[in-house]
Amino acid sequence: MKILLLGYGKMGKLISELAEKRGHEIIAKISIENVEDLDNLDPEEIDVAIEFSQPESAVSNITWAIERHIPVVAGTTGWLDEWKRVTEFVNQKSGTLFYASNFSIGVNIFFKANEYLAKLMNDTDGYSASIKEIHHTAKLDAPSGTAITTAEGIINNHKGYDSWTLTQGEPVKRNSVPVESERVDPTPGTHIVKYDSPFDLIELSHTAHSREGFVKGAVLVAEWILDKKGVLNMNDFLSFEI
Ligand SMILES: NC(=O)c1ccc[n+]([C@@H]2O[C@H](COP(=O)([O-])OP(=O)(O)OC[C@H]3O[C@@H](n4cnc5c(N)ncnc54)[C@H](O)[C@@H]3O)[C@@H](O)[C@H]2O)c1
Ligand SMILES: O=C(O)C1=N[C@H](C(=O)O)CCC1
Repeated sequence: MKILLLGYGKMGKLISELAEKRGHEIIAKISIENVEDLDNLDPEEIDVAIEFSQPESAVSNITWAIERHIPVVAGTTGWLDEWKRVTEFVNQKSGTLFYASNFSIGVNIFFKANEYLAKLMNDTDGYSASIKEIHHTAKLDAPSGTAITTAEGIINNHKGYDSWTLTQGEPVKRNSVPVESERVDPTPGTHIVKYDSPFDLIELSHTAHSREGFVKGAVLVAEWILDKKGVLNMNDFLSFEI
């Protein structure tokens, strides 16, 4: 498979290593220093683009590839205010976009456990939900994309919540899930869901030991989407039954 890397930072470099180990060819490695190299690429030579760049460049990178009929695996977070516009564009062009806030299989199991826990807590009085995420200090967006997906998992399964609010401890409105972000090096990614009551505390957490889980998931998805169309996510790739 011939891969274009849109973003060649911490994630792009690790994806390049694993993809080459799995026998794939990296056609180009695009970062802020060589964006103009995109003009010299032949789209016919690219099977898939893997996009791990920065919140402000994700949308232009994705639309660049979709315009050229290149399937995109997108991992950059912090651009979801543009979600509707981007996905309408993908569908209009009959393109392929796979987005995941987190490509790690472990986190996607955590997402399912979070949804199940929210359903259980739905009928239980006296507990307040909250989310905390911890990442390295170079992270540009807050809260993390993973924390947003986790909050959506609670909102969609617990009738006591209809929104989330980024907070550093100050109170939020009753129907909103408070989300706290902390930046501590070298944390690759930690997410904690809490349901606290006057009597006890229930906690569900996922701690990434390295970026390897995100990297492996992204490469496996890139191999999987080659013959797929439309806007896809980890629920299409994994089929967990609970
Ligand atoms: N979905 C997931 O599983 C997952 C996992 C880890 C990181 N991420 C996200 O992926 C993104 C990248 O993470 P990272 O740790 O590699 O960041 P990083 O800062 O190490 O790398 C970002 C790279 O993007 C490049 N870049 C900037 N503008 C660009 C442009 N216009 N076109 C192409 N490249 C450009 C930079 O030069 C840099 O090399 C972040 O948004 C992060 O939140 C997602
Ligand atoms: O390192 C990052 O940045 C990460 N970003 C994703 C997020 O925002 O959830 C996934 C975890 C690592």
